[in-house]
Amino acid sequence: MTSTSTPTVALTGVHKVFKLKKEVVTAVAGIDLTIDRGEIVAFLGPNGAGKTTTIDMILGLTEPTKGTVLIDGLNPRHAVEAGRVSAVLQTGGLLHDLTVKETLQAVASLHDLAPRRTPINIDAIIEKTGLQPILNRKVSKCSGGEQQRLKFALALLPDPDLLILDEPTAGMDVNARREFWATMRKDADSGRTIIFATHYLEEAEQFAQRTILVNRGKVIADGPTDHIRAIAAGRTVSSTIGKNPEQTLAAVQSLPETKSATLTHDRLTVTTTNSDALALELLTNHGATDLEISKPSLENAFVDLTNAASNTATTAENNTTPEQEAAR
Ligand SMILES: Nc1ncnc2c1ncn2[C@@H]1O[C@H](COP(=O)(O)OP(=O)(O)OP(=O)(O)O)[C@@H](O)[C@H]1O
Repeated sequence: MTSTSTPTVALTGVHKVFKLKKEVVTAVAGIDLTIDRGEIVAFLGPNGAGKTTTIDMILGLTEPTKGTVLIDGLNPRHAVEAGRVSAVLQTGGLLHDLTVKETLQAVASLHDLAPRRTPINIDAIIEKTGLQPILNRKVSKCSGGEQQRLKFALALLPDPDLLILDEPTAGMDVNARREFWATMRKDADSGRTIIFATHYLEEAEQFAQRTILVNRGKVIADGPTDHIRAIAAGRTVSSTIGKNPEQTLAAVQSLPETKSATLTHDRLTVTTTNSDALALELLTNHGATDLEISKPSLENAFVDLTNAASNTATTAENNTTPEQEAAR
């Protein structure tokens, strides 16, 4: 990685439309974003949101129907050819009859054909990705987690400035996921720009400084991961209401700070923008016991923001942003 050629990802007015026989699918419906050097960014969105299509355009695997994608001012294909961008993709990419070591050597020799900025240090990459114990194992005998680590090692060979991971831990168990992210973390400190798509929202919380939420081909929120969580839902207050819980539910629902309230048997769960006042009210006037206040998870933020975006989309004269909507 060289400091003089650091990529900035710039998407301007990017659309991608797939024309099928019987329908037209808009996978990306106008995305504008910039990702600066050294940022670690999570790309989150429900199935079909447009994450993979956007990543494919950043990698030059597919062209936008409209708009431009630039990496450090270059066309993505040129950036990939120059070894500035690498990816760990969801599927494919490995030859099952080769061993781990043969795979690394074969791919390294391909990179050696291109003019290089820095010499490839296979040993350092093996060390970083913990592949030493399985170097002589055939790829077909490696677990899913080990194969992903091998793909990660391959992606590091050209020492890219920008690393893109499309759901790199899909299908891994909890331990394999933890190991994968520990390996990633060792690399992230080096100042590489990293963009990853994930369905595991806790991975975004633990690993990304910035989270971009995508829904229906559009960015619906973009900011520091902590901020994304905070704008969504305030705090969740839950407590047991021994006496007249339905009456308490109705009282809580009428409060302006309440975003949502549910009652399961005698357990009341309320999402509110003023948790201290609600806790005081419940303890003082409603005989609440076993009261807990918790921060909203990114999962909650995601659901709220996605709903807010859908509501905004269906209300033509509504001029508020999803973030303003969610903060109400
Ligand atoms: N090659 C293609 N031809 C037609 N439609 C496509 C193609 N690729 C993607 N789509 C459609 O575009 C939309 C966005 O898909 P995309 O794979 O980018 O979403 P995603 O956010 O990555 O979803 P997931 O989390 O399920 O991987 C979907 O409706 C999908 O069916």
